[in-house]
Amino acid sequence: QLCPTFYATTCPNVSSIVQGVVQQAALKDVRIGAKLVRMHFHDCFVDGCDGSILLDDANGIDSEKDESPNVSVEGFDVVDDIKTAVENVCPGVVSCADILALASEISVSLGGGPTWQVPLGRRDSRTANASRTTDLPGPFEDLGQITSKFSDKGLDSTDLVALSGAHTFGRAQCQSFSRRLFNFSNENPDPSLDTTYLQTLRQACPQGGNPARLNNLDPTTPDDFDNNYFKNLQNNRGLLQTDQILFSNGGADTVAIVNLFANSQTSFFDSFAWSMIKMGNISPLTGSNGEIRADCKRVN
Ligand code: HEM
Ligand SMILES: [Ca+2]
Ligand SMILES: [Ca+2]
Repeated sequence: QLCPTFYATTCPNVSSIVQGVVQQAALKDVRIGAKLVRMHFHDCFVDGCDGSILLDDANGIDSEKDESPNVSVEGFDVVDDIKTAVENVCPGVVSCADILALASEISVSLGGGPTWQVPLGRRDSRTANASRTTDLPGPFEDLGQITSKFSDKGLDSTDLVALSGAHTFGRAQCQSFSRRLFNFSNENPDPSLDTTYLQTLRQACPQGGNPARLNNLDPTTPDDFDNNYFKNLQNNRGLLQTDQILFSNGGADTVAIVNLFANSQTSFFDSFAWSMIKMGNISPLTGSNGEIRADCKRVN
C-alpha cells in the first residue's frame, strides 16, 4: 500500500530536496549514486525496506553495518545529510527507508538511467537484524543459490538479471573477485573470463597485492547507468563471478534475459525500474508499525 503521492501534502518537495543533496555529493564523489543504490538493496533484503541497515550499534541494537556483506557499504554520511535537509523542511515526516528508495531512483536517473515514480510510505524499524544479513547474496555463490535468495524475496530471474544491471556503475575490491584470476579450478583462471580482461585484472589485483584495491564493475562505462554491463557479459567481461554466471551458465533462463538487455537498453531500463519498485516493496512497515526516525542512525 505504498504510493508515490504519500508525501504530497506533508512534504511536497521531498524529492527535490533529496535530489539537491545527492547532486551536491556527486560533485565530490562520482561513486555516490552507486553507493546509495547498493545501500537500498542491502536494506531491502534484510527484514525488508525498513532502514534497518542505517542503525548503529547501541543498547539493544546489533548493527547490520559490520556484517561481512555490509562492511564495504558506504554513503551513510550522505544519507545523514539528506535526512538533515529533509528534517529542516518537513520535521518528523519522511522515513529513512523512503529516503533510501528516493535516493536510489535519483542516483540512477542522474547516472543516465531510467526514471520512475517511487512508491512511498515506508516507516523505519526499531530493530536491526545482523544475523539475517545472510539473506544477501555473496559474490562466490552459484546461480542456484542467488536465484533462491531472490525468489525468497519474491523476485524472479528477470528481476535478478535486471537488478544485477546495477553493476553498470560503482566499484568492487580485488578480494571480491580475485579468486577468479589465478587458482580458480585446477590451477587455472576462471574459464569464463576473457583473456585480455584477465591480464588487466591480474595487473590490478596481483597475488599478494592490496585486497581492497578498487576496480570498475563495468570496465566500459564505469560511471554511466547504461546497458554496457550486459554487453560486457556477452564478451566474458563480467567482473564478479555472480555477474558472469548470468550469461555463462549454459541452459540457464538468465542467458536470454542478458541477451535481451544487451540488445535493447529500453527493455533493460523498463525492467530495471519495475524490478526496483518490486524490490522496494519487500515487507515495508506501514500504518502505525515502526516509526519515523529523527536520526537515521538510531531509534527514537
Ligand atoms: C545478484 C547478486 C549480487 C551480488 C552477489 C552482489 C555483490 C556485490 C559485490 C561483491 C560488490 C562489491 C563490493 C566490494 O568489493 O566492496 C557489489 C557492488 C555493488 N552492488 Fe552488488 N551484488 C548483487 C546484486 C546487486 C543489486 C541487486 C544491486 C542494486 C540493485 C547492486 C548494486 C551494487 C552497486 C551499485 C555496487 C557498487 C557500489 C559502490 O561502488 O560502492 N548489487 N555488489
Ligand atoms: Ca532492512
Ligand atoms: Ca555503465
